[in-house]
Amino acid sequence: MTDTAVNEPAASTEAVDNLAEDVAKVSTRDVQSNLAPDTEHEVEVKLADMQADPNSPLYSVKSFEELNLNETLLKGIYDMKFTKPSKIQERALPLLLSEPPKNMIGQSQSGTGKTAAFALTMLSRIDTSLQATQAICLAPARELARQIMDVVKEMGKFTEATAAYALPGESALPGSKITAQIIIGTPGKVGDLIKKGQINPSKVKVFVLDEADNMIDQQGLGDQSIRIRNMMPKSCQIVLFSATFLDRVKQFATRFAPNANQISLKQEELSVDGIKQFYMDCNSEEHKYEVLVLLYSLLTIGQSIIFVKRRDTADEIARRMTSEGHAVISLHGKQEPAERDFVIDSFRSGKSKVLITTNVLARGIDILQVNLVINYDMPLDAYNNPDPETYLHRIGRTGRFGRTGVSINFVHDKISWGHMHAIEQFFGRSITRVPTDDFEEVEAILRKAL
Ligand SMILES: Nc1ncnc2c1ncn2[C@@H]1O[C@H](COP(=O)(O)OP(=O)(O)OP(=O)(O)O)[C@@H](O)[C@H]1O
Repeated sequence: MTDTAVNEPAASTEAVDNLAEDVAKVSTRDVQSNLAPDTEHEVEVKLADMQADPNSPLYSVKSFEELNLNETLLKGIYDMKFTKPSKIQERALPLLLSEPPKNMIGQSQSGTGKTAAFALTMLSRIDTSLQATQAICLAPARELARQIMDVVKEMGKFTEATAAYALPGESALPGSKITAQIIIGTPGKVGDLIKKGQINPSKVKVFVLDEADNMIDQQGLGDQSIRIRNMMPKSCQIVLFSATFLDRVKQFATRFAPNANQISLKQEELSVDGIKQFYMDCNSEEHKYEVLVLLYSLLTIGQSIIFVKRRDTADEIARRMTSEGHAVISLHGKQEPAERDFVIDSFRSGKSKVLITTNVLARGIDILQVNLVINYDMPLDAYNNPDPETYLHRIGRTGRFGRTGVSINFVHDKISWGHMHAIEQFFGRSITRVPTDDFEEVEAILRKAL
């Protein structure tokens, strides 16, 4: 695979200064515990069991050979150590690749391999002898677009396909044309480059929206995505994927992608079994912070993501924890692109163990070592109502592809407890209380869950 137009931005050195090297030794008790993730071997054994269990979203009766993929792509898949397709891959790929092309609305739980399904569709449909844009993929955040690019490059590494980003801070020079066969970007930048004539959509055969419910929802990135969709050729195949499609959004999706093949989940199928859900009952906002620091002081956690509502809270917690000697970093939409890239790369490589972020990273980010997600603030929608979809996506940053993971919600008053309870009822899954004053018990509970 040729990646002519792909520039990896340089890391920001300022951000390096903010990284504390050592975890503080502020342990007040003797319970320094290790909740590091499973070994690769254990995961592989469990994965084989799950892929043979008809009730698992990873189950498949087919092999990749039976999915109508070309040889070079099969080589790429096996090189990534994928042995069998997941359920969504097995069901969606034959529909996505059939002739004549048909639109697709595909739903499958978090971490079950949707990216491979649409990446293989783009790589299969493009004509590598034609240097013109033939597939466009939109994602809601630059970190997700970069991750999708990595998958496309990995899967397509034995092909001649070309791919380029359309992201703020790293696209082609003003006025120059982007002719890569696959373009991956955020809606704002893709729309802008089409408008300026730098991307020519006239030969696009596949238009993919990852996290599609968020991308087409009027409360999300809807307007921009609709504008771009209207610039695509009429014959273009529209592919929408997400772990969640609210009824209201689903109706709109069927208009956005008319006559689509649809793969849907029932409400009770949305939760991932491997993710164990807990909550900690704190007394106040300040007590939440104290409990958070105790958690990280007393337990050694593999890698974790802490979700907060506001960007300034992310920075403030990162600043306070760093000053107390904890190695944490924060990422949010107010940061410059280069800093965001540096932070996510540092977390992805395992150099940083704790990432504090906002909903900007709630969806799609796939870092297998993450075994704990903390909802420091419960997820709320634009009207300050509990947001079950975002909750599901946030906790789905752990428990990827058959792995185990833990999520802990911090509640501190009647309102936040009510928000959590509403989410609990929405999914019909109980969220278990863990104490805030007995970390030996917390350790035992989390160890059992992992
Ligand atoms: N067939 C497979 N065999 C083994 N691993 C796989 C397979 N398909 C995907 N994976 C791995 O599973 C992980 C999750 O995949 P992916 O990120 O595509 O999930 P997703 O369904 O898009 O999740 P989300 O809803 O959170 O976006 C990735 O690390 C990916 O490499």
